[in-house]
Amino acid sequence: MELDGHIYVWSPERLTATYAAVLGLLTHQVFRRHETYCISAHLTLLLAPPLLIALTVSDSWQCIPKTRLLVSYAAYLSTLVLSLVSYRLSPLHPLARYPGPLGCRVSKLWMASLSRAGYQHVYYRDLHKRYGSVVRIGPNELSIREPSAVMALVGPSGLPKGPHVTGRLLTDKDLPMIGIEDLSTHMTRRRAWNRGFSSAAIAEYEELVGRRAMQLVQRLEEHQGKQVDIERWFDYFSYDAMCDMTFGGGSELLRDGDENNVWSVLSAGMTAMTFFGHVPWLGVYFGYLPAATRPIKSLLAACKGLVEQRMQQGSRTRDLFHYLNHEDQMEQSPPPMRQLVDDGILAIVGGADTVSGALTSVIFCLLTHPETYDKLQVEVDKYYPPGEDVSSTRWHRDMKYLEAVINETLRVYSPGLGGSQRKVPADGPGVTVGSLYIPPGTALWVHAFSLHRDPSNFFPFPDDFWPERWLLAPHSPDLLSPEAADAKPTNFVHNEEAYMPFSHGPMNCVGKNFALMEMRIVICALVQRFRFRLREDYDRADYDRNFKDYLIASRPNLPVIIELRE
Ligand code: HEM
Repeated sequence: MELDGHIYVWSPERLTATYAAVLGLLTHQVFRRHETYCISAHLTLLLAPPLLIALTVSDSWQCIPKTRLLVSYAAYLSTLVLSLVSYRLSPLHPLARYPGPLGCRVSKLWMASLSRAGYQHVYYRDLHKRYGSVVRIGPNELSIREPSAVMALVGPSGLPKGPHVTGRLLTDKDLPMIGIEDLSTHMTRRRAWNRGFSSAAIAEYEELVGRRAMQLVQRLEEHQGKQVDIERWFDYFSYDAMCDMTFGGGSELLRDGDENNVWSVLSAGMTAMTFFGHVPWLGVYFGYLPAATRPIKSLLAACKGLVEQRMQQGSRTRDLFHYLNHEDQMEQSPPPMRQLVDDGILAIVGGADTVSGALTSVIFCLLTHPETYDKLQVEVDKYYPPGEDVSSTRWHRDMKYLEAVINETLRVYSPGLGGSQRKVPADGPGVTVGSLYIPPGTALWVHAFSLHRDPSNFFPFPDDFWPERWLLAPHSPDLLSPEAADAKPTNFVHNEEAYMPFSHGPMNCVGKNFALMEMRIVICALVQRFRFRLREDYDRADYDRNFKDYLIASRPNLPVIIELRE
């Protein structure tokens, strides 16, 4: 280089640093355009270019000076990171118009580490309070609290699923249905599930749920006058019921207790995997470590045992497996074993954890709202007086107060706090919903907890349990006495567009109607037989403190005293 008549020759280190920086910028463009979970592609892009530069600049390929190698890697990696961060913070980024905290805009690792404490639902809600209905919660991710956008994003022609399940399960292969991002593959897989949860199929599951509910009642009767952790009993009930419904049996936690620690494996997995749900690529890397996948492998092995047993023994009833294995469609060949195992786990985990949590929250809400408890008791006594068979669902349709109690519990303490993750495909057009434009490649959460607790959707008492709001709702005025209807607050708001405990559309919770049936049967059975009390010194704030978001909400400890009703 010539300057003021002098010739300057760049030192090899300087030359190395410049080339490395330029390659760092180029590599950022490659990462930006091509998403991949391929670890060898990532490693090659991260490690090979600086080495090549150091080699090229050196005189001898046999001996590269250590400092040059160091300079090359330092310049390459720091330019790559700097370019990545400045782009994410710059007005050129497609999500630049959406506000959000700096940490979220820079890296998903920010939310990943925050999520470990279990309060990301509260964090997102606070962000919405601060920034509005659309918040940037990751470099390429939004949280949405806009009721009018719910149907467009997750409804009948909504977006495909997002990638968080890939991270949670530490693999991008053999995903259960809930994690399948490709729309048509998801739809194909969902057909068997839809048959397994048709009204006719659910009617056949009624009897087995009723039997398990009665077994739960009998086990609790043994603890009359004593204190129990009711959430543990719901864990046992829901796991046994899901195994019955999915495989025609295979679990006896209500009878034997949790000797194999099924529930601690499930809960530990949920907590640990929340981190990786935010950074799927890191989850996939982590999945290569044998120790990391041990809990998932033990679940797979247990479920494989159930599948094999079910295949050998068949089933006296039409269980969910009957449909998942295409036994109802003889012309279709059965799916591969791995798919049956993956979907079997999905049924048991997705069905047991959620229902157990929802039942625990119902009991907590009733015990902290004695007037509601009394009203529900009156309704249960009317339809299911002592001696009336609670496993029959014939009166459920008429039990409007029970429906209001369940709806309200699922509003305030929704087991799926985060709602649904979806993603605008990177290789297609962006999506416009009203004034909201979502660019290609953006992942998003339609955030149930924020929608459910927003005073502009549910008022008064948006944070409190108040089942009456469902009776005051415009579509059910005839359910209330004239005096009660007169008591309706003038500023009453009830926006069911914002209510989504089971999500919506063709990828919503396929087990919704089964879950509601299960909950109704158990609540009627318990209210008919028992009067529960909270332990005297129980601090009810503990419930909110321990109601944590690990995709499915954790179930706080709920110590109750059991009394038999005369
Ligand atoms: C109160 C209980 C339950 C709640 C609140 C709940 C909630 C949810 C939510 C929010 C989703 C995500 C849907 C989406 O991505 O849009 C989901 C998916 C799913 N749920 Fe549930 N669920 C419950 C019970 C059950 C039960 C009993 C089953 C029975 C097997 C079940 C099976 C599933 C399955 C298979 C999916 C994946 C659906 C798909 O990807 O197409 N759930 N659930």
